[in-house]
Amino acid sequence: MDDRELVKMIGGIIGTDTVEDDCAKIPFGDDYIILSTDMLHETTDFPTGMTDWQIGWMSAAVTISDIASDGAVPLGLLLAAGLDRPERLKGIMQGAKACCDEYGASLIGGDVDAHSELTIVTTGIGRVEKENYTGRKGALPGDLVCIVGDPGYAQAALDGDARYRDYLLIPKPFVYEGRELSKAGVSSMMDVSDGLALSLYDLADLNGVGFEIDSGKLPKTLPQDYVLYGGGDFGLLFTCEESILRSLEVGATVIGRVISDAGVFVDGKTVERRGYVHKWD
Ligand SMILES: Nc1ncnc2c1ncn2[C@@H]1O[C@H](COP(=O)(O)OP(=O)(O)O)[C@@H](O)[C@H]1O
Ligand SMILES: Cc1ncc(C[n+]2csc(CCOP(=O)(O)OP(=O)(O)O)c2C)c(N)n1
Ligand SMILES: [Mg+2]
Ligand SMILES: [Mg+2]
Ligand SMILES: [Mg+2]
Repeated sequence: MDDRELVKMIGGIIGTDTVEDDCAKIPFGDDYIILSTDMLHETTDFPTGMTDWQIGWMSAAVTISDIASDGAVPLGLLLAAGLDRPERLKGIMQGAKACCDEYGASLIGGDVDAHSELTIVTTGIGRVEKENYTGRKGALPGDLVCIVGDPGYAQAALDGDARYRDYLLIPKPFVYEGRELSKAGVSSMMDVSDGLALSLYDLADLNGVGFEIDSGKLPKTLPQDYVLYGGGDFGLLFTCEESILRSLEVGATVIGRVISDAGVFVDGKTVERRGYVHKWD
């Protein structure tokens, strides 16, 4: 059993469309209020040696990244901390505050209690004009498939490559880029927190399409296994018409094209449906 199966079950109770995006959205006049929450645990999410400041930063960044993937502006963040040791909270709050300050969000509340394993829940609120909103749905055959960011570096760092430590420990959500892409009219977008391959499958399945990826366009500085299957990166995966890409002022890499057949392929070969999932035995 993994978290995706559970999310399907949740969809059966609260509505399939409710669980189809990185964030929830509530209509509010001409805008959507955008909401997202994430839970992180020490053993599964905070690599050994990470400082409390970095733990705070990462906890804020993962939620701000979900908000960015809808093209929204992050407004506020709540942080709830289940603490194994109370003295850790100061560094955690300072790191979370630094991340919020960097991306224009206010850290405005939360909760604190005692817990055997350090557990942090961040809940973010954002805002986007309805006309500038981009969800996961909308990819059409013929659209380009593109990424912002460098998938794989966080996983390489987790496996010991010190050159990429900051990608893992201080992830940078693409808030400005998400907003610009969304305003430019890209057809679908999500962040790749669970790895590029799994995110490609999530996006393809949801849109009833497939993706043909060109290996020559994937980043070359890392083995392809890291680029496709590494998790913990917070780049953006999006699809768009070719004309939109030409007008973009955001650094994006075209990696392939949307096709009408289901599946995710690299140079015509099926990609494994594999990435970062939360599992139960
Ligand atoms: N316990 C839950 N109750 C309601 N919705 C949930 C729950 N857990 C996950 N979801 C929804 O399922 C979807 C997928 O969640 P998640 O994997 O956390 O997305 P992401 O990887 O973008 O953060 C989201 O829309 C999220 O709101
Ligand atoms: C021990 C450890 N393994 C992996 C990672 C990389 N990592 C951080 S968050 C994440 C996946 C995303 O976490 P999730 O709770 O699924 O966030 P969501 O996709 O719901 O936003 C990964 C792989 C890490 N930081 N530490
Ligand atoms: Mg997401
Ligand atoms: Mg999330
Ligand atoms: Mg998840």
